Amino acid sequence: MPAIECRGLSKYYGDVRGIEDVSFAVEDGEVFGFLGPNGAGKTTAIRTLLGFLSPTNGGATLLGHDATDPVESRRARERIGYLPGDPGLDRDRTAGAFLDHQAALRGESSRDRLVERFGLDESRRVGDLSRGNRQKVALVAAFIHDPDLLLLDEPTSGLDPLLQEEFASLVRERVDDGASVLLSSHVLGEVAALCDRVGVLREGHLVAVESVAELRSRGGKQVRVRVAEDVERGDFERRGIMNLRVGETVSFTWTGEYDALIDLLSGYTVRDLDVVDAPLEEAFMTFYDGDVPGPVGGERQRSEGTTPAETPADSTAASGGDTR
Ligand SMILES: Nc1ncnc2c1ncn2[C@@H]1O[C@H](COP(=O)(O)OP(=O)(O)OP(=O)(O)O)[C@@H](O)[C@H]1O
Repeated sequence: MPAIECRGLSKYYGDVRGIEDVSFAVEDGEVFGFLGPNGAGKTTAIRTLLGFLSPTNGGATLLGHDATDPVESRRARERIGYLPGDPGLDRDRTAGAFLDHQAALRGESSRDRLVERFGLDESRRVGDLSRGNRQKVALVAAFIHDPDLLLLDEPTSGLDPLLQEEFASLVRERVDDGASVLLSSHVLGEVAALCDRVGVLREGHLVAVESVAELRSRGGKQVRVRVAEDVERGDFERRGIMNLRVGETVSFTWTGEYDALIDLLSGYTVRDLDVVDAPLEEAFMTFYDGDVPGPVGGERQRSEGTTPAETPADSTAASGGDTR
């Protein structure tokens, strides 16, 4: 049984499309990443799966429970850890009081361990914490009861690189213990480092589901190189190179193998070299240019003009204030 099975899920906010006809599965023990630029529908998908938003169409199961049934959904959430994109913690409460509340709902088998690991001072008022420290509180809350499934919306936003590493280790440990994870990000590198497979969202549609290896080769690397020799544009115009700019430095997006790049540069005296993941936006423009492709793995189910019945869950979502 997959940890998450999502079938033709659509969520419209009135006439505004959040997600449309999204179908995918997160297998048991898998780390699945939702990748997409701002407004692509990542948060909408996660909140609809969790039952905080009522779907316009389609359905989903979480840990075998029907996500569209309020009772079933609540039962599933007892075994789920959720990190909201905007945790919206009550600033007047202490971190400890917030964790007490979470613990009362779901248990706290890992609380002490996590508080120590993240160096959290539970006596501090949430409002007095830095953004990164508030994110730590929210992370501890998500993992506090050793959940079987984690839904994490932009989990590393606000965390410094050391804490990002700590977070990545935490995810891997949970997965080693049998948990499954769905996380969202707009940072290609982060998703590539943590996830087994990635679902690419664009304008509310799931336009691709790929292994990280496939995605990596699509996204490419952004290369900036300064060489001692004079460079002609034609020297670099070849297969695997895009967005070429030739000036004092040569920059381009490289979508080939590293060996071929090294071969190419070995003809020069390299003074400076910078190779980083191509920005996601660029990868999108390059690979998903033009019309939005059809949905992955599902049939269109929404009839035009359908508008959702807004529920109390929707108003909670709009406030962004829940921390379940
Ligand atoms: N409460 C809401 N009311 C109306 N429209 C909304 C609401 N929440 C989201 N949307 C719209 O739904 C679409 C998807 O937004 P969503 O927040 O799910 O994207 P996202 O990928 O999570 O973006 P981000 O990375 O900025 O958080 C956007 O067009 C957004 O404007």
